[in-house]
Amino acid sequence: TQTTRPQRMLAAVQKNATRGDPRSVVKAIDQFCRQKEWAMNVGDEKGCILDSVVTEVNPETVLELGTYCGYSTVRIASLLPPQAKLITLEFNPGNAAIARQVIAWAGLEDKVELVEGASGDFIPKMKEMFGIKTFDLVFLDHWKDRYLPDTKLMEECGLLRKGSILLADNVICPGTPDYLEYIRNSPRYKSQFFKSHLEYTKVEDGLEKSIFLG
Ligand SMILES: Cc1cc(-c2n[nH]c(CCNC(=O)c3cc(-c4ccc(F)cc4)cc(O)c3O)n2)ccn1
Ligand SMILES: [Mg+2]
Repeated sequence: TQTTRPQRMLAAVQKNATRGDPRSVVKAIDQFCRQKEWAMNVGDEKGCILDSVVTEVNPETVLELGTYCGYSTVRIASLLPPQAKLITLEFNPGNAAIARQVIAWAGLEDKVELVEGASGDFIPKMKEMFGIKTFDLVFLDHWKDRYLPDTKLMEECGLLRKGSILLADNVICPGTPDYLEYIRNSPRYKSQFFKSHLEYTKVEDGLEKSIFLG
């Protein structure tokens, strides 16, 4: 029976990447997506911007919305300090199952909590489920029409503190116009746009980095 694209991506990781070597996992996925099949990982161009923000913030607590196959989860987790925690939400159970194996292949399972379900249901439960007070960094990479409502939800749940960083993927393609409008005009955020391209293509895209001012 027919395999799924995430299953074929995992096979490429298990064939071409070294267990316990996150960089080789990232390289194997990028090669698969360039040479074989496009997939919605953040990719290497935007991934380098992501890496630089993670390194600059050096977060103890990270929330990733939208795991997919775990590509950005591996990029982020590989840069975290020893006791740091990354919580990542994936809606699709099939993708979550693949992501768990990709994260394990990279040897990063101790730093990552993967939760299956919808952001709107789990954001209000973060404190009680994981004992998290606030997030130092949030990577928004989930359903594009959820970026704005979930940002407002995180504010309401007190999950952001003065200095928390929001980094949003795909603000140009597929696009998150209502989120951009809100975050760029709100006095509670200071935002910066990083121009880039849609993963593995020449299509314009970019990341929006926003600091919560409290
Ligand atoms: C509600 C909720 C949702 C989630 C959740 N889990 N997994 C995701 C993945 C969402 N990601 C995307 O849809 C996405 C799409 C494209 C794209 C596609 C087709 C094109 F033609 C061009 C670009 C490119 C990207 O970079 C993307 O990130 N969301 C998790 C929790 N709660
Ligand atoms: Mg994305």
